[in-house]
Amino acid sequence: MQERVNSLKADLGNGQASIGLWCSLASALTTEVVASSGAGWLLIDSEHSPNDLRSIMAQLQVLGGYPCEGVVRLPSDDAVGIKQAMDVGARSLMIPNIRTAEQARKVVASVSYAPKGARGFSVGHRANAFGRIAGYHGTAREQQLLALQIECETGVANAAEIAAVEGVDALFVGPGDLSTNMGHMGNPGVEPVQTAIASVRAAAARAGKASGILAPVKADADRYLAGGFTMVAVGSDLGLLARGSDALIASFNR
Ligand SMILES: O=C(O)C(=O)C[C@H](O)[C@@H](O)CO
Repeated sequence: MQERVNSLKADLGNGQASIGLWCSLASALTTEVVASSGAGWLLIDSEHSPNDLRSIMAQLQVLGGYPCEGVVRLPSDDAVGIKQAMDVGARSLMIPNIRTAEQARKVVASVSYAPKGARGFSVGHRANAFGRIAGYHGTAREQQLLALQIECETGVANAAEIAAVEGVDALFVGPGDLSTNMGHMGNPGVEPVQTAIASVRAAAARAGKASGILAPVKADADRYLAGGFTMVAVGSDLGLLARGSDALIASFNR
């Protein structure tokens, strides 16, 4: 048995943009609802959403039948959490709040088996189809995608060094945290934050890496895509449901 090709990693590696959606509802059903939307990837969030290992696994299980990659965001760079998520099948990971190249190297080590890293070894788990993927432990990194989030001025300043770390595939800007940490809470559209965002993308590009961002406003997403970002999330299940239901009810309340 061979591991399925990571189409998101292939697209980003070829410089091809991939549009994603943020899945925050911690539900295999709602994730499956949006799996056929045409999105190239779905972010399964466990930083700001009530996802746990079982709900992450359930969402990865449903995505196994759809042509979009599940990207799991861990709540931190904790190696134990990374190990557990990977063993249930998370092979595309997003790690928040990366600030230094040293931190990035530790994350790469967490997703790599010895001798390059320190990922805990297990013979059979969901990630290797319960022991059915031949040579999984030696080839797993080929289908893994590692997107590190840049969300503060320290991370921006170190973006070039972070991007240059072997094993990092993408720098992903967290516009909410970045703007907040820059003193412009929740307002990434202001000039200093936009300059910082552009510098992260440029640093990633110089290192031959992809760059991504969450941009739920279409005009912003279009601008980021035109500017060279290729891993762009353009909305969320939570936002679509909340704003859509609000608007629908409001349309009858004259
Ligand atoms: O800082 C950000 O913005 C992100 O990383 C995305 C948010 O965490 C996401 O949950 C949307 O609010």
